[in-house]
Amino acid sequence: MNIQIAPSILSADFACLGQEARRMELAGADLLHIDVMDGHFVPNITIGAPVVYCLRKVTKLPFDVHLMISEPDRYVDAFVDAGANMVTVHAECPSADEALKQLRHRGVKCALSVKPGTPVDAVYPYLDKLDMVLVMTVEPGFGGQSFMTDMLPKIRTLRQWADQFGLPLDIQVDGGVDVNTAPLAIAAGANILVAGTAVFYSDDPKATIRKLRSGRA
Ligand SMILES: O=C(CO)[C@@H](O)[C@H](O)COP(=O)(O)O
Ligand SMILES: [Fe+2]
Repeated sequence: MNIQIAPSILSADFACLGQEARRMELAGADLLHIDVMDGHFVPNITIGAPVVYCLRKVTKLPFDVHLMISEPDRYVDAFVDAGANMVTVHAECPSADEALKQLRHRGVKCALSVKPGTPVDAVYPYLDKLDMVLVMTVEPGFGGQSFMTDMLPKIRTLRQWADQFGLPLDIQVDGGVDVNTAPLAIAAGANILVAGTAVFYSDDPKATIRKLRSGRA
């Protein structure tokens, strides 16, 4: 399976985000994961569409926007206009369905995410309409937390459903991914790994990205 690595800019130096994005591009990242938090869906606040718009000018990396906001339907257009290539909304949000419809209408890749406490069954009705499912392996809100291995069965179930129905579904894992936990996620069936701390704080991000992609500890 082709494994893609998406460094999460939540762990970047926000004083020089443009340089940080370029640093990840040069290190061989496949995507740039952009965590958007509203202080309501999660207890943290990060960035909005204007920052995405500015970043779009400095890197060619596809933007993988992870919306941790309570009303994603209100902001989908702004993030697509700003340059998002794929957008993830949370299954726990009442307007997730509407946001997915808007994303499909705009022609960008769309994904649903489940928090650790949300059963993976929540995404089942949407499977054939999704490009990706994001399995959170930490409680969303902050970087630098430990990978929850009890989320691995969700990844296995998703891969089994994708195989069973012949769906070209990407399975992304986010939270606590490092060189030790990446092989577990890949073995379970994940093919896109988000990594914040592990890549941004690495002395050699290029080597770390290569190692994460290899699936070997
Ligand atoms: O969405 C989130 C956190 O809510 C993530 O994307 C984190 O930013 C990942 O950071 P690490 O756990 O890899 O440090
Ligand atoms: Fe994220």
